[in-house]
Amino acid sequence: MKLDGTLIAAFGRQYEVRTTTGEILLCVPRGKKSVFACGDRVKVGVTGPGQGVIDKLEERSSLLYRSDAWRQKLIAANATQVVLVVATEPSFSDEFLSRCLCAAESQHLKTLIVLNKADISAGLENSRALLAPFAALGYPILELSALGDVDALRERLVGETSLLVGQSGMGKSTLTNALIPEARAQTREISEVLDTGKHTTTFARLYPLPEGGGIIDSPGMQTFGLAHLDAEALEASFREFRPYVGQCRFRDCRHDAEPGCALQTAAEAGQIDPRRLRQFLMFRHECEQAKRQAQGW
Ligand SMILES: Nc1nc2c(ncn2[C@@H]2O[C@H](COP(=O)(O)OP(=O)(O)OP(=O)(O)O)[C@@H](O)[C@H]2O)c(=O)[nH]1
Ligand SMILES: [Zn+2]
Repeated sequence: MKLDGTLIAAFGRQYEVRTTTGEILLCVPRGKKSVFACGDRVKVGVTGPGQGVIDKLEERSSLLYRSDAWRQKLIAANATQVVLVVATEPSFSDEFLSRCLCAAESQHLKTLIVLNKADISAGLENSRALLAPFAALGYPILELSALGDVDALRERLVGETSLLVGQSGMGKSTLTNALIPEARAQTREISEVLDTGKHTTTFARLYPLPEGGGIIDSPGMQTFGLAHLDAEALEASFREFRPYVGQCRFRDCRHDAEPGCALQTAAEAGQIDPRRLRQFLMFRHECEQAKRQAQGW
């Protein structure tokens, strides 16, 4: 018998699948290669009590992943929104934020930036200043405290499948726990099973929201490689570049030091943030380098 289900947790080569009949099955993929991500819709065959095998992967509406020259790491499938969690402390990287936004834009997903730990007022002004260029680009920003009232966030999640991403320690798990009471119990259970005593998120998990939709909590990351995006995709994922793309004097302009570059001109005139243009050039350099490394140059 084949059941339809959603992959709700991915740990190593094992997956938890919630079937449309409400059962939770611990599943392994059929065949050697596991290419599944949290959020995937699958067909499973039941092989024993609480156990199954994944037979088929349904088409994905979106796929978020990070990559370097050698590896791709799937983060989540079928998300409709990316919630980028930053905090007043520890300090966060605006470059990391740009990377996540590129990944989200390249999959045409909605985005929301959450500035967490707003109760720690010492870091507030600094964080707001770091976020100001993103606010100017039209990215919505929500200030809150995961230890306080999270209703404003809850409203933004209804009907969406939201992936929470962020650097380690920004408070993703605390937010998940605030939004989904059962999540707390699960975190505790897992850390008891793994006997780590720590509550650091080590794998992605999808939690359904009582109001409809769901959230995917993912392990905190320190890097977000975009090696899978080529120059054109990167260009398109910097939303403020779009009016200038194709306007440079040279068709094959690298937006670096060419005369008549529309992006450089816009940066000099303050129409786009020079910092974002530098980030673009850096990401593209990384992608090109990754490609060369992958080809063994
Ligand atoms: N003051 C304050 N502390 C918070 C808030 N949210 C989270 N914290 C604290 O920040 C620390 C990190 O929170 P976590 O939820 O574990 O962070 P995380 O992003 O899930 O971290 P990883 O699991 O490493 O990815 C914990 O000590 C939390 O109690 C907040 O709104 N205010
Ligand atoms: Zn140019």
